[in-house]
Amino acid sequence: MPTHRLSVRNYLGGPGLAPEDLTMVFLMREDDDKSPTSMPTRTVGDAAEDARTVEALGMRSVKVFAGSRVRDGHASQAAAPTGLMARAIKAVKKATPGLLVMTETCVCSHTDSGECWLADERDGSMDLVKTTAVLAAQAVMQAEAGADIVGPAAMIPGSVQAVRDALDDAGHRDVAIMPHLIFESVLYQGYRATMGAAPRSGARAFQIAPGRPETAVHIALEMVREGADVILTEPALHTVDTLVHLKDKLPVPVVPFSVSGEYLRLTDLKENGERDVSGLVEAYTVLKRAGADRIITYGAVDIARRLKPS
Ligand SMILES: NCc1[nH]cc(CCC(=O)O)c1CC(=O)O
Ligand SMILES: [Zn+2]
Repeated sequence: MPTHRLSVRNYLGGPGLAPEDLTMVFLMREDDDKSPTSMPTRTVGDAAEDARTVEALGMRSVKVFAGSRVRDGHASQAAAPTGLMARAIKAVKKATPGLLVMTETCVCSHTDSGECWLADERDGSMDLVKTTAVLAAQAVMQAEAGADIVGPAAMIPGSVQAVRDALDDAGHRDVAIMPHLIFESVLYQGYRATMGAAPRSGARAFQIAPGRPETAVHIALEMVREGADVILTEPALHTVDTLVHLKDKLPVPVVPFSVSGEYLRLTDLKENGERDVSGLVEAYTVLKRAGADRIITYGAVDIARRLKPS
């Protein structure tokens, strides 16, 4: 019979969270963009101070998402060296050179369709060659701006390999790749609305159906074969079984991304506008128990503040 005595519980502790387990998410917006959003966003002007806060709280990394104002059928601004993503990466690196900068590499915040792929001009079908070329260029741009780990998120077969080749050709052998392994989910709405990245077709072509976990293992293995250094899984809580399987089968770390819907549903808005993150702390302890190597979350700063004895 396991003990319930407080003295023993206090003595043992458990797989508690530590700040360095957490990666903070930065959703970027332009300085003069005042539109209300359901998810927290920040400007390039905010980025330096926010990055210093992240570092001071004991975290070692941020993951940056950024779209562009001009959106078109070619995602023509996706790899712009003066775009919001490049400016955000530079601002963080300048303020906190030791903070690891990870990015999302995808075109859905750069296309007028909100899709993660570019369409063939003649018939509107997916043009994977063109899409892959843009992803590769985008990854190189992010690396040149100072990103440490890029994150192809369209799940297009061959895109991880294409990104690896492009990075190597551009001399960025040290820049790593953490592709997103994404299940279809209703939990992305807050992100899509905030970033203006809702797919016109209503669906993401390559995301994994929740009923097909074996597909996830297969795709993750392919990603590793193509050059993935780490695998990101999302949504975090809806893929815990996959996390456990992957930890067993993959030679690379696995990092769950706790997405917008998890943040919005598992936190409580307090009267002062802050969010009570105790639900997230509970959830991430589960993830850690299940084998998560790190956890990417919008709540990282608030959680780290709670963890830090003040
Ligand atoms: N484009 C892939 C991508 N990049 C970020 C998210 C969601 C992140 C979140 O909800 O926090 C998604 C999924 C999607 O749009 O289908
Ligand atoms: Zn996308």
